[in-house]
Amino acid sequence: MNEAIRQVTHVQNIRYDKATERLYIIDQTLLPNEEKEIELRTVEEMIEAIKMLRIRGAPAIGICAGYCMYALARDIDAKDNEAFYRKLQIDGELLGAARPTAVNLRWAVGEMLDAAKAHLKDDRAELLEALYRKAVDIHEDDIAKCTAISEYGLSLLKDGDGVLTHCNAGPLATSRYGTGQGPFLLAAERGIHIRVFADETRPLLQGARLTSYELQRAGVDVTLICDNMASMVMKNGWVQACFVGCDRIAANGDFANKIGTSGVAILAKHYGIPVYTLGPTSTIDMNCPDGAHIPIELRDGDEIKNLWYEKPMALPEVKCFNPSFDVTDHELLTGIVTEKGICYPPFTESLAALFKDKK
Ligand SMILES: CSC[C@H]1O[C@H](OP(=O)(O)O)[C@H](O)[C@@H]1O
Repeated sequence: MNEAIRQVTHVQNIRYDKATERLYIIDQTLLPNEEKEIELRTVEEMIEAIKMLRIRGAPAIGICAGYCMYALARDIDAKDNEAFYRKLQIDGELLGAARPTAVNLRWAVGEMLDAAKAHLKDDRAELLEALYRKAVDIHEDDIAKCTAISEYGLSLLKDGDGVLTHCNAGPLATSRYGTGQGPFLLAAERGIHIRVFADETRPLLQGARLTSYELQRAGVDVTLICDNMASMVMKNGWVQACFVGCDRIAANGDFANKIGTSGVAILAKHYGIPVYTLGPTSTIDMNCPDGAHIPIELRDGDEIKNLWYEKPMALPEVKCFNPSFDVTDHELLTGIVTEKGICYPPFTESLAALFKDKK
């Protein structure tokens, strides 16, 4: 494999060093200007890193949460495993509340607590080893899922296609290859030419700072556009599909993704362009009946007014509305690409079929 592509697809966005028992992440708020690892030691540092998007992207947040729960468990001083479990639950509640929309965060915390509960009769060392194995399983499982998602996504494209994407759903947001952008990296590995139009994605610019950074380094033909240029790109006939990630998929196929995604889907519907969301089944919340029930994170207005300006705008008093996500109605969606295959409407049935064997 081309080394430049490998450095992108196999990025170490989250790294648990078992020899030193230390957890590291790449601080994504510094990208693309600086690629710097930071260590996460305390629950406060972990929550801050998730809240401030130093680690971000639904699957990556879930993977990080797995290692965080293991690292926190190692620091728990408890007279017996029942007391240990109660303390780990408290840490899990704090961590799980760091960001409300991406279901992967609470899913991973729950998986780790279930693993702890299953080993309460073991001695502490065995319990901790089981937790470490579970964190590694979550990570390795995501690598396998994203690889499969990227294969299914690539099956929808042909050489020379143009695709518009929004926000960042590449390796930095996941584990390997990614979801929304995974097919583009797989295509690059195989010499398939896909032309990608990446929305810069205001206000935190995940598309400009991360997607164009990843794709350009991998040699993918990527064009960075402002969010308000998507309509013209579609009208010009430059894209044959839209691929986006997801943070939570409801049981009827409505899904939450970065703010602006629903606008992309509405534009695509107008121009007759198919829209796919790509994500692992851990992002599907079958307990959430529709998009109206997905909690949407509201963020600080300074991210709009001041974050990327040479100097803060002289608008200290102006009100801001800064939802981090919006919900795309399932009627606007062509398909949902998961590691188990591509789901098509009616999504209530096709999504339920993914879980029919779940005990
Ligand atoms: C592969 S999930 C990526 C998903 O997460 C992003 O949100 P954020 O950057 O706030 O974590 C965005 O919604 C992406 O589509």
